[in-house]
Amino acid sequence: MEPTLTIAGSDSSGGAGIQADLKTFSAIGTYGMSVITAVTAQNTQGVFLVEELSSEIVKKQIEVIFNDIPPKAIKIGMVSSSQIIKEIVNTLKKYDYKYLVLDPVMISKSGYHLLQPEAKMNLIKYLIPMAYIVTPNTLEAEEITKVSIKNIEDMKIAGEKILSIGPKYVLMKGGHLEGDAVDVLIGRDIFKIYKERRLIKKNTHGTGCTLSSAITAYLALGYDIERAVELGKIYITQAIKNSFDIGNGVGPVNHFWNIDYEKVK
Ligand SMILES: Nc1ncnc2c1ncn2[C@@H]1O[C@H](COP(=O)(O)OP(=O)(O)O)[C@@H](O)[C@H]1O
Ligand SMILES: Cc1ncc(COP(=O)(O)O)c(N)n1
Repeated sequence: MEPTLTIAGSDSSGGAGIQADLKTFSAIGTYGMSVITAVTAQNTQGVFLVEELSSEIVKKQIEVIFNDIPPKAIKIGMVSSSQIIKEIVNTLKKYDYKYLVLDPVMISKSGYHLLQPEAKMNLIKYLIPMAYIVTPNTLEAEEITKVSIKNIEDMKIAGEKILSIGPKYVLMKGGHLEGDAVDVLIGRDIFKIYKERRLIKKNTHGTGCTLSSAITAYLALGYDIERAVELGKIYITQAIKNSFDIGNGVGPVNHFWNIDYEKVK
C-alpha cells in the first residue's frame, strides 16, 4: 500500500480539505496520512470560523511522518499564513521526496479567504517553485499571474507564466469558465487538453481538493504525469456526476463512486 500525505486544512463538513483528501486517497487505494494546518468551522453553506494551528505542531507532524512512513507523494492544500508556509518549506527541505502536488487554495467557493492575502507572495515565492505540479483554478491563476483568463489561450499564457516560477508542471483548471469543463496541462514540452462535458450539478464543494488528491494518489501508484492527470480527471468527473444532496448549500462530490457497497455489506 503506497503512503500518501496531505498537508491542508480541516473542513468540518467533510467535503473539502483534509477530509476530501483522505477519502480520495483511500478510494484510489493508497494509504492516506494528514498534517493539519488549520481547522475550519464550515458546512455546505459557508466557512464560519478558522483557527490556524501553531507552526510547531505543523512542523512536528511532518517530521514524525517522514521519520516513520515517508510518503510516496505529497499534496499541499490550505496553508493560511506566511508563518505556516515558511515552516512547511523549511521542514520539507530536510527530506527526500519526488512528487509534491500544490493546490494553491486562496478563496473558498463560498468566498472566504482561506489564505491570508498578505501570505500570497510567500506562496508564490516559496511553495510554487518546490512543486512537481501546481493546480490553480482560474481565479487563483489570475491572482498569481495578473493575466485575465477567459479561454484556453489565456489559460496557456497564464500557465506558462506560472511554469516560469519553477514547478515542473502546471494544471490550469477550467471549472469556473463557461462551456465544457476543460483543464490544461502545461510542462516544458507538454501542452495537453483534458475535456469533459460540463455537468449541471450544484454539488461542487471540494472539487479542486479532490482532483489534486486524486493526481497525488495516481502519482504515488506510479503513473506518469499525463496519465495521472487523465485518471484524476475521470475520478473527479465521476465524483461530480454521482454527487448527492446533503446539507442545505453546495454539497460535496461522491468520493466513493467507485466502491461496490454490495461487497462490504
Ligand atoms: N460542472 C462541472 N462539470 C464537470 N467538471 C467540472 C465542473 N465543475 C468543475 N469541474 C472540474 O472539476 C475540477 C476542479 O475544477 P475547479 O472548479 O476549476 O477548481 P476549484 O474547485 O479549485 O475551484 C476540474 O477538473 C474542473 O474541470
Ligand atoms: C479546509 C478547506 N480547504 C480547501 C477548501 C476549498 O474548497 P472549495 O473551493 O470547494 O470551497 C475549503 N473550502 N476548505
